[in-house]
Amino acid sequence: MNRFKGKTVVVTGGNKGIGLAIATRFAQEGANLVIASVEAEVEQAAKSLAEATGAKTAGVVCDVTDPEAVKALYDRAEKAFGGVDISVQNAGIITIAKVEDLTVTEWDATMAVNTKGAFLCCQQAIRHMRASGKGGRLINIASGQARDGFIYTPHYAASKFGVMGMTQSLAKEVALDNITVNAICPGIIKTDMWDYNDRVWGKMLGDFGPGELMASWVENIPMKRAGEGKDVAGLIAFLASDDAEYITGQTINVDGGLIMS
Ligand SMILES: NC(=O)C1=CN([C@@H]2O[C@H](COP(=O)(O)OP(=O)(O)OC[C@H]3O[C@@H](n4cnc5c(N)ncnc54)[C@H](O)[C@@H]3O)[C@@H](O)[C@H]2O)C=CC1
Ligand SMILES: Cc1ncc2c(c1O)C(=O)OC2
Repeated sequence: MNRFKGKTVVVTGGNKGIGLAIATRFAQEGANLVIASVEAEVEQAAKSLAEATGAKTAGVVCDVTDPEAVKALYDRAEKAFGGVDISVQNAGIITIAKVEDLTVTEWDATMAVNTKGAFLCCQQAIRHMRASGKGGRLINIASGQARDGFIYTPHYAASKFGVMGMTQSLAKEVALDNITVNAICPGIIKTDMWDYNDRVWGKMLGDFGPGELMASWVENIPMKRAGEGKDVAGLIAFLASDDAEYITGQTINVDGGLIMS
């Protein structure tokens, strides 16, 4: 399929994990990609993506918690490719802590990246989409934890419930601008974040060796397998496509059946 020929897509956290899988899918379908990350490796990741897919790409170092940096990111997309058609708010962080150990710093950082960061990106994307008059698509990466908070992650669950509420509010405001705003909830997806969690959570919970904690979670998934980036990318591409024109303000799970509400 070549659904996104000539479209420009911004993906935050696009240098690895779920974000890279999303960026790759759009690049394979003809889009121009701007991938952004707080990690300097994003520039090399953009080059590799261009080589692998033949797409035009730009890699931008950007901390999504910084309003000026986010503004510069979207201005860069406009300058490089003439506009922003699709913006995927994917950058996110997670830590785990028992309630009495959770620090204010940890709380604030999680809310800053996952919730405020997603908002700042939506705000700038909307500014460009309104100015162009062409409308666009915003897709926010929430989490199964926007439906059902897991143990030891109250800050993360709050940040992702926040993303869902923000999605609904913005969807109402921009509906007549021909902009849709949706969120998705990945379940357990194999990425670096997953490895990190496996190590840290496994250690913290005591009873698990490497791989065992996640294996125990996977047991709860009706399909009995963790997801992969491409499982998420397929849903994102659909929501960004013409077929999803009449879908807005929704939050959709992609998790092998883990959460059914
Ligand atoms: N891996 C999983 O099982 C699940 C992940 N998610 C969500 O999916 C999204 C992507 O997660 P993964 O690919 O697993 O994580 P990852 O850790 O592999 O990648 C996260 C990306 O976000 C970027 N990032 C972090 N802080 C940033 C900041 N301040 N500014 C700009 N970029 C920043 C990182 O540089 C990296 O590119 C996150 O929002 C996460 O909460 C949701 C449900 C499940
Ligand atoms: C890395 C990781 N592992 C498990 C889960 C998440 C996550 O980000 C999440 O958002 O909900 C469950």
